[in-house]
Amino acid sequence: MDTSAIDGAEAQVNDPDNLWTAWEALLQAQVGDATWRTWCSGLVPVELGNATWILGAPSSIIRDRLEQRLLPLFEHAASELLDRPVRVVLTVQRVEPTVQQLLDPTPPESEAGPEPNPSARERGRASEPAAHPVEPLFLPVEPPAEEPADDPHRGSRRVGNRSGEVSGLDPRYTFDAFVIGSSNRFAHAAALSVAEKPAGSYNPLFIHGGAGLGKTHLLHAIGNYVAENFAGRHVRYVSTETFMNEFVEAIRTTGTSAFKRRYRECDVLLIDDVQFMEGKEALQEEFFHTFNHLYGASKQIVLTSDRPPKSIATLESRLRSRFLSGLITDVQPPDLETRLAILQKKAERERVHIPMDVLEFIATNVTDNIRELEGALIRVTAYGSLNGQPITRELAEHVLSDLVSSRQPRRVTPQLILAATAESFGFSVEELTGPSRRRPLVTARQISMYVFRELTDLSYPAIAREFGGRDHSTVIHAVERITEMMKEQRAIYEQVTDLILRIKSAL
Ligand SMILES: Nc1ncnc2c1ncn2[C@@H]1O[C@H](COP(=O)(O)OP(=O)(O)OP(=O)(O)O)[C@@H](O)[C@H]1O
Repeated sequence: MDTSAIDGAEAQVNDPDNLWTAWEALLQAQVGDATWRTWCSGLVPVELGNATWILGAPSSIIRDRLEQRLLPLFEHAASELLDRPVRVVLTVQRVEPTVQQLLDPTPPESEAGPEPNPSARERGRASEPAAHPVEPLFLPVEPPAEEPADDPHRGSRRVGNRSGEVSGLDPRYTFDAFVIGSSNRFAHAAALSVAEKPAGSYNPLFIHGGAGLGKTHLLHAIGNYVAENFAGRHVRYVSTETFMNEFVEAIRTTGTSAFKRRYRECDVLLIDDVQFMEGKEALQEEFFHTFNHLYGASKQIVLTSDRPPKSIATLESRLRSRFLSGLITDVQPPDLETRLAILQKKAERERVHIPMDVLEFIATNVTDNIRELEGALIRVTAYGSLNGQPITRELAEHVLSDLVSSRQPRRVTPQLILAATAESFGFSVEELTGPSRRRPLVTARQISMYVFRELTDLSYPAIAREFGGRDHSTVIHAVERITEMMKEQRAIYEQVTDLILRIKSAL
């Protein structure tokens, strides 16, 4: 391989910044400018370990494409530069804009996350022909086979430039990634129908059900489908808590007209956890007007809640009757077959082989929350990969002994998690929830956020509030980062599992 394009940076490639610069130059020379700009220009370095280098891709679509086509090249270049075998792991690094950024676009808060890379910003300008041109590795992105028949925006699709039109969506939560079973079949069908024909079938659509059963997933799936298939439509996902925070912030600062405009120009408004409106009159009043405006303009509204509208106490009757006017559907805990299918799908996506008896063991012992089901699978695969052990039923029994033995109802409180984290890591609760970004403290805080996600039903914004009112994108980033690190770093895996055991044994 010709490494002359690297300009002698090899000498210090073990420094992550130098490695990144040298690697970028090498890759760009190998794949050519067009492929680089289209597929690689959004990559950022996340973490360099001994045998692994984690890179962040801007979306799951790009990550999947890169994994399919370029990963060997990535690994070969990194191994060559570092002079040791290196596995490249691609994660999705997505940072949702904060309220402040919506009002004043400054760089996002990304606690201990990847720094924006200056050379990455410059990349778009590189225009020299590739030193070693190669055949294009990718076909152009194909538009979906068929535009929805009644799409008035047909033909006006603007691929790749949807900024300002789509907000808050998690690209991982799609209909493809959603496993259908008897517990959610009707909710799935209703959601798909709404996505295929926004404001044309059920409006509003109201999905309710217990924690971790896929309501948020379905909301995002609707949004992703509309964003993908109806160019130019304004799609906004927001939790009720964020909606309220933005409203309060608007009242406190610039006034509510920008806030109102932002919500009233939506074609599809997806609003999560509306039970949070309970008892909040001013919020209900504002939402009532937003709702009426959108509904009157034939815009689609989808709502979720942990209970049906009639059980949301102190919901103003006019708002309740709005919610009741469309279609109400629920999601139930999945049956064994669906739990198994969810685990299988998750394992396939992660490209790990898990024997059926292990999946059965997990599916039999985690019954009523799909988030916990996923958490159990992550712990088992992380343990196997760290110890280089095959994933067997014995291993799963060992790793999940806390799950199997603890049959008591969950009483894990935020205070308990924070106190246990503080004790485990030798920080105070004030430090954990405070503003400092010292590295060991940040890691402890991120582990704690991961454990909140696994052991409680709290939403991302609610977890963020426990940590001194941070933005919820900080929690999303922390959960993704710790999930990945558990697979790579024994110390992190052990810290997470010790903390979970410590919390459960305190119950
Ligand atoms: N049918 C399904 N197929 C695949 N994954 C699922 C399914 N249902 C839920 N999940 C996954 O389970 C996790 C929890 O789901 P989600 O966050 O949508 O639950 P929720 O009902 O909104 O819970 P909460 O009310 O606690 O926010 C997510 O990672 C989601 O992708």
